[in-house]
Amino acid sequence: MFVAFALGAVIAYFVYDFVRYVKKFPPGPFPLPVLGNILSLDPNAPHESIAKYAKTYGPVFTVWIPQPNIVITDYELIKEALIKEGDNYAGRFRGNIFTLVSKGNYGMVLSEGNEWKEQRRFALHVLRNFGFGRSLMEDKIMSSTTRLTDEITQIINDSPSKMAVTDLSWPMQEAIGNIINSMLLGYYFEKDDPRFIELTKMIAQNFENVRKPALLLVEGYFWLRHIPFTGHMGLDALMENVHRVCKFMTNEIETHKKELEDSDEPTDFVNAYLQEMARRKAAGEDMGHFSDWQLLLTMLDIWVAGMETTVTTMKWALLFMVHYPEVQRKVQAELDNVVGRDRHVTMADKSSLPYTNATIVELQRCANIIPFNVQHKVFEETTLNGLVIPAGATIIPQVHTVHEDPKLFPNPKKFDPERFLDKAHEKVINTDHVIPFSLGKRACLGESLARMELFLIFSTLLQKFEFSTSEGRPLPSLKPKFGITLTPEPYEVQVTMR
Ligand code: HEM
Repeated sequence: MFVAFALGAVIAYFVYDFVRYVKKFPPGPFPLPVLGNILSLDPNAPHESIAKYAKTYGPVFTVWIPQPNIVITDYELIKEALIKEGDNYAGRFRGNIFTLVSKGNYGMVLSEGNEWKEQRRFALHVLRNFGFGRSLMEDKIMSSTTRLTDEITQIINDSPSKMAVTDLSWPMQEAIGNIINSMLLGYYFEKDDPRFIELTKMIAQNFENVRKPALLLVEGYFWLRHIPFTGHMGLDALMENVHRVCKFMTNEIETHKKELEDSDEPTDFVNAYLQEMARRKAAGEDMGHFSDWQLLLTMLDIWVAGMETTVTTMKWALLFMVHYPEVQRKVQAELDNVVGRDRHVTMADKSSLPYTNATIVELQRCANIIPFNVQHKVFEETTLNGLVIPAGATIIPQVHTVHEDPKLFPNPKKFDPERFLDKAHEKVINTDHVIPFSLGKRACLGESLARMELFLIFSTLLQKFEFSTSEGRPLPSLKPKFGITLTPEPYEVQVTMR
């Protein structure tokens, strides 16, 4: 009797304590102990479950996956949080597994505080010097784009009908990977270089690994990592890949160190970073958060964040052109008028190509590749939309929902570049609400580079080639596959020379 009473009291206390904890956060779907709301999210499209919750609970609510995440789905509220209260919302949720991998507050994407501020400022400074928005970067992008167009031309010429039906994912991956690589490490990989193949494979595997249920459980309940016969719940496989990628990056740093000449104008990121370390050391200045380990993790972050996102957007771009041939024709007509077919498209052409620009904005809105924005963290308690946001809470500024908001984009599912053109079709308008790079202090570090890549690669491909689906074949699906990004299912396009 006593035991039953004591057990009842313990359970009652546990329930009371749990409910009290849940009440600290903005209301949302009520969570189960341990599992939170995981079971009620659509496993194939959890971002769509989030959009549905917003309809029930309003633009600020908590979802437990299984830890509490406060989701903001409204543009004006995201702006209020990330810009007006930018400093407070600039923290990051790092999680147990990443803390194990990074050994602390290192890297770019998931670091925070003064260390992150110093490193981000330095990275932006270097990237600007390389010509984010200037000619050096443009040259690097065009060099890779030309290799891509040469390769596609070759595939077409090799086909007897001069009409290639092919999956362009890998050539695109190589082209975009090489842009990042030449900026980071100063060289281009040769076609099908085994090192590039292995690196992309290991990173892709780890993207898969972190989504496996065993590792999600380890993230929530870190002691589970001690269970040995399960490969430590999948951690061993993940760490093995991490070690191999780190080894590649370490070798690169060592090679750069051997070739480092302080007086040389740096031509890649690693060089610039090592020179800054050498300069500080020589001047007896504080090294701040500059170290080989910080450099390695930043290289990794830029490599991963810069490649997957841009490749995925370009895959969607070609897919949308196949689905909307009338848009493709209008872009091509504009390019023919402004650039012609005999010279390269340049950044100087950009302002004279309103239809092409509007199409790229609409592509990014409709592709909507980030199903869950990178989690932020608030440092101090605050309020948003009249709700208390506790200090230390994890925040998801849900860009995905903004891009499908019918108040901002009437008939949001329609792919319609003209929604961003004035009546005379001479000016691009109303693009403020399209925020694929997010907003505020933690907005994408590579935004300028990515915008330049998307413009130059997309317009060069459309200037030279016609993309369609081959006769008799169904159109490839526009249904996205859920992962760290939303990607199209693998598809083949028919490509001909224009
Ligand atoms: C179409 C291409 C891209 C898209 C859609 C994209 C989108 C994003 C988004 C949504 C974030 C998170 C923002 C937030 O926390 O609120 C982010 C962060 C980041 N991106 Fe990108 N990105 C792209 C390309 C690139 C490129 C080319 C680079 C390489 C330089 C890059 C490097 C980064 C880094 C380092 C961060 C972390 C910034 C920080 O936490 O301070 N991204 N990106």
